[in-house]
Amino acid sequence: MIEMKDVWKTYPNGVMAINGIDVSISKGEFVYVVGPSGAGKSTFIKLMYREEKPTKGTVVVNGYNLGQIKEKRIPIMRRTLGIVFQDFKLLPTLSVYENIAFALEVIEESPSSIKRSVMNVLDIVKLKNKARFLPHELSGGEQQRVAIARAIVNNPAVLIADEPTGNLDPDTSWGIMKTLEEINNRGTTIVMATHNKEIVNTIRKRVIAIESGRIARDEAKGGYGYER
Ligand SMILES: Nc1ncnc2c1ncn2[C@@H]1O[C@H](COP(=O)(O)OP(=O)(O)OP(=O)(O)O)[C@@H](O)[C@H]1O
Repeated sequence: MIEMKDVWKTYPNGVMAINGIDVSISKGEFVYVVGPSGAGKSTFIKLMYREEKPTKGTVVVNGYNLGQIKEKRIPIMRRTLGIVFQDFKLLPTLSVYENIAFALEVIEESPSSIKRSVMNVLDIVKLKNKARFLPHELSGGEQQRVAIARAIVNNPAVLIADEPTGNLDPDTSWGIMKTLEEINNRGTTIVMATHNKEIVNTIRKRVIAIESGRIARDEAKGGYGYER
């Protein structure tokens, strides 16, 4: 599913963000990526969806070799992934329904199949009753659930989340985790970068800790391991 072999990433300004990572993430896993600020977590994750290209080494995601892939094939590769960010990145003038349908329309689905898919993911994130709302009419947690619905509407094999609870209060964050666990239980692999110590220490999953661009720890049901 996700394979990295001897991966290095140096940014054009000379910052060495990832320094020789080997890792393998299998289908159906739920993985937290933790580590101090500036350790390289976001870079590690960006290498998985080809937002960044490895300087050296091999990154294979869902069968695509991301160091070699041609620019024009990147959108095709990204359809096998769902991506969720800390700031939800919803389109402010589109309704909840339209924000999610938008992700499908680009691959030319029929109207009835779009409706079925959108309502199905709204059901998963428990927002069927808010389909016609605009993003600003929703709470932060609801907006993040819309962003998650949009990310999974194409049935991606892997859902990548970079600090999905970063902008949310603790109660709302637990709700987002419930949603992510449910999606994981349906078979989707989840890779989630987080600073949320309470979540990592309570909902135990595989923990990959990055420090100075290297894997410092990789534990099946690890703890957060940092003060914050
Ligand atoms: N586009 C970029 N150009 C140059 N350097 C970058 C770029 N993005 C990140 N870096 C540097 O790479 C290193 C790792 O950054 P990264 O964002 O991956 O860390 P992080 O662990 O996600 O941090 P945080 O927890 O604070 O979000 C840092 O030193 C950062 O300054």
